[in-house]
Amino acid sequence: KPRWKQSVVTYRITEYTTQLSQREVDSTIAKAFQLYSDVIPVDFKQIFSGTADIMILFKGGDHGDFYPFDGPNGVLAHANSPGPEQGGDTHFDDDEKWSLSSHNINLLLVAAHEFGHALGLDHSRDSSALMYPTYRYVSTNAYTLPRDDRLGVQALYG
Ligand SMILES: CC(C)C[C@H](C(=O)NO)C(=O)N[C@@H](CC(N)=O)C(=O)NCc1cccc(N)c1
Ligand SMILES: [Zn+2]
Repeated sequence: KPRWKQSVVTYRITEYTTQLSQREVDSTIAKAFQLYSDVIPVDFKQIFSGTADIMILFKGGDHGDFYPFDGPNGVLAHANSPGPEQGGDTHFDDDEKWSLSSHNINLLLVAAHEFGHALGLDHSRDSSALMYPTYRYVSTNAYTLPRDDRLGVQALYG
């Protein structure tokens, strides 16, 4: 199973959504990565120029890969598994209504799910898992990785 070999993984947000402030997006993305760096010996560092391991963008429809997005709902985002070039790259469908709350689509939960893929996790059959295929809002106050996801990522990086 592919995984990052280095202990510091860089990321860069090249295109932002207009639905939240850049500060809100940066802090939510950082929080989503922190869920993983809290349980595995990998740190995540945001860079603001050049090529990062994980390139992140918000865009609707066609966005430069072979998997154009599909408008509101349906596919919310996708991420490549670890590796060179497009490995780890994470795309958010900007036709979704992104939020920091329980209304519409909560960015923290979707970002945390996508970064699971970007770290090498597949979907889980455990309905309480973050890596369960379908989105379901849960409170994000003091949110930590559900057990299934923590065990999965620790098996890869522990
Ligand atoms: C075949 C994949 C490209 C589907 C895509 C996905 O799994 N991305 O990681 C996706 O956006 N799936 C939707 C399925 C859906 N519309 O219910 C989803 O909610 N995935 C993200 C997600 C976010 C947070 C929690 C969970 N469990 C799932
Ligand atoms: Zn997924």
